[in-house]
Amino acid sequence: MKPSGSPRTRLGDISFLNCAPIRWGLSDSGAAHGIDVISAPPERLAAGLLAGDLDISPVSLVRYLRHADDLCLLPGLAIGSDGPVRSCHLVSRGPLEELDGRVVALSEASRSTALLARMLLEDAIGVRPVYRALRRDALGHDPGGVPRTAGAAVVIGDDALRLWADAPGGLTVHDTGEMWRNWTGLPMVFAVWAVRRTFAQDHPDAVAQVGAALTDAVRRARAHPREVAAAAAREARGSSAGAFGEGVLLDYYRALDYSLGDRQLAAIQEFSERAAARGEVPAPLSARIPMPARIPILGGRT
Ligand SMILES: C=C(O[C@@H]1C=C(C(=O)O)C=C[C@H]1O)C(=O)O
Repeated sequence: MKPSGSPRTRLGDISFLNCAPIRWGLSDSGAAHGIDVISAPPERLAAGLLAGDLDISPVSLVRYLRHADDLCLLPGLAIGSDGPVRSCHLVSRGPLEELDGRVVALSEASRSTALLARMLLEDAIGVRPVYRALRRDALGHDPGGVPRTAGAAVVIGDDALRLWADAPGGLTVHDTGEMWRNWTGLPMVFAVWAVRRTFAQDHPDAVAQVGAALTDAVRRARAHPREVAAAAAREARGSSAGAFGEGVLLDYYRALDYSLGDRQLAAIQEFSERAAARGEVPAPLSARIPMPARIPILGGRT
């Protein structure tokens, strides 16, 4: 445990069902007792981490790439998929090939899926839409979260999972994790756990302890899929995206990949190079994804 008198580590938690397994695993191990866990949507967590209100937090990959000078990557953990992710979608009224000049609404909750969708539309499909920011509260007013004036929209998180589970008529749900895999042969990493670099330097043991607790939480959740799905279903009953059956959640968590191995790091490198070529992130990060030297990767290479 941390020496008495030292401040408790402030750990972000994405308030979507994609992090319900992490919450379940931390509760199962009791490791959260010594940590202050703050739940919020990913963009609010990123702002809190960069402002110094959080010490460690999951953030969108794009947010990490844009602020890699101030952040470290927590080893061994990510939110991604090696194929369909089921909660990061491009939802369209018609064929994606017909979106030239049409409005595509980009969820303000997203940075990674929003940029990935633009890469896919422009570079893989070859259309040039007009992009508009889509506030999350607008989702409820339009079926499937696609504004009436838009030809398509990027939707993530529980709202996107709802679309996968109950695709509304007249809309086509395109899974961006699957599209990226088909395009590049690589997994997609949508979010990573980042540590403020100053915190990692000042408190390496606290970072290692939280890293161990998080990877242990994933291991525990993977060993108890039905308990995790039941707990997530209880969580969802009170959410704006509405209730989900345990079967849907079991399938969802089978698709989600929390690993950050060599394939995921190669995918981050490929995505960051394509993003850098578009001027969306600083130069490729091949030298910038160091594991904090004093924080061992659990159960693997140090
Ligand atoms: C898998 C997901 O990844 C999310 C996608 C993000 C993005 O597009 O920026 C950010 C955080 C993650 O919660 C999800 O939302 O379900």
